[in-house]
Amino acid sequence: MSRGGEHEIVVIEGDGIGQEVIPAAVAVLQAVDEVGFSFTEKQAGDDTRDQTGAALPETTYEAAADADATLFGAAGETAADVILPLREAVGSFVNIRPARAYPGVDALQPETDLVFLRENTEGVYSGHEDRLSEDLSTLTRVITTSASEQLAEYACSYVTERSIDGFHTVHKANVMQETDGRFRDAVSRVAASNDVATNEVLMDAFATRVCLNPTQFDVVVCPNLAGDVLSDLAAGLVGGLGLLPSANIGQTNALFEPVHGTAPDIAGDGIANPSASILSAGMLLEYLGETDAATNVQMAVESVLNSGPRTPDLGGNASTEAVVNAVIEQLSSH
Ligand SMILES: NC(=O)c1ccc[n+]([C@@H]2O[C@H](COP(=O)([O-])OP(=O)(O)OC[C@H]3O[C@@H](n4cnc5c(N)ncnc54)[C@H](O)[C@@H]3O)[C@@H](O)[C@H]2O)c1
Ligand SMILES: CC(C)[C@H](C(=O)O)[C@@H](O)C(=O)O
Repeated sequence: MSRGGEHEIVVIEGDGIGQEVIPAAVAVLQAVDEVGFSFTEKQAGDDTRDQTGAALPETTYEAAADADATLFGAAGETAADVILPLREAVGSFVNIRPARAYPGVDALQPETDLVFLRENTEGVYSGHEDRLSEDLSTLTRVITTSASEQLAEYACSYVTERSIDGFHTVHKANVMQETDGRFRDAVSRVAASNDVATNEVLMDAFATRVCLNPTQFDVVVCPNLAGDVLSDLAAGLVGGLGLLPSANIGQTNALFEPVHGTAPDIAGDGIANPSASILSAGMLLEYLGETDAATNVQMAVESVLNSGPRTPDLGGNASTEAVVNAVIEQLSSH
């Protein structure tokens, strides 16, 4: 914490509904009376590229690297050029993606309560793509023991601190024997040395099993791309992408973002579901050690999801603004 006891938060709305849901999350943080913030707005994304020539200006990267925490919305076609470096800027090695069903919200699987711990630096995201000929393009998939162990150490602390009985490791080491084999072995070695129970599930089997019965899983540790795809799948089980927050945790810094993108089909209509972004702000509060405030924000969102108003993605007809006002009203009634 710095600047007169206030938490310094960098805010990057990005494109599309990022410009609607991030102001909503900031309004909720501002309504948390017991915690002081200073907000610094920074630019990134398609609009920024069109205006400045760079999707992620150096000043935005540096601000995220220096802030206590960053809140990010979404970027459009420049997403990979924005969010991947931003995750790197905060030194993030794990992306925490909770996928929960909420009372009052129609869900394919109303008992879902999962947390994905996604490796956040490598796999197919390392950027080694090459066009070798007119017919041939290649991608190098990078898996290191060190990144896999770092994720596993985090997973062990995560389940131990919460008294959770171990975790599942998702991989596809039957095919990617060298890379996912390395990941699987590193994770199980670290779990064993921490006395944490693990079960392995092949990625394809996990996809089926989680749809049929998500309650057989709790914490799910996975390589980067698997975590991306499977968390979106889990969003489908709980009622949609408007409900999934995430936290990119680094050694000294962190970045919080909804799992969803810019939602071009509804951008500008004022009806985006702000829950994922407000819940991301709740994870930011927890990360900053403001646990009471984090719980209050989480409870306020849950209460509004239960009683309404709800945005159209959840079957309602409320605006983003109406939902945010209801969340703030809930917060102030505590
Ligand atoms: N982290 C990021 O910046 C990020 C993540 C994913 C996608 N993207 C980008 O976003 C753009 C659109 O991608 P997409 O359409 O595949 O995914 P998307 O997440 O933007 O939208 C998928 C569907 O979910 C709905 N949806 C998503 N968030 C919602 C919300 N908060 N409230 C209500 N409905 C919501 C959308 O309306 C759409 O029907 C692409 O350019 C993609 O690259 C960026
Ligand atoms: C846009 C893309 C780089 C990003 C990812 O794959 O991590 C997105 O899908 C996400 O889930 O945040």
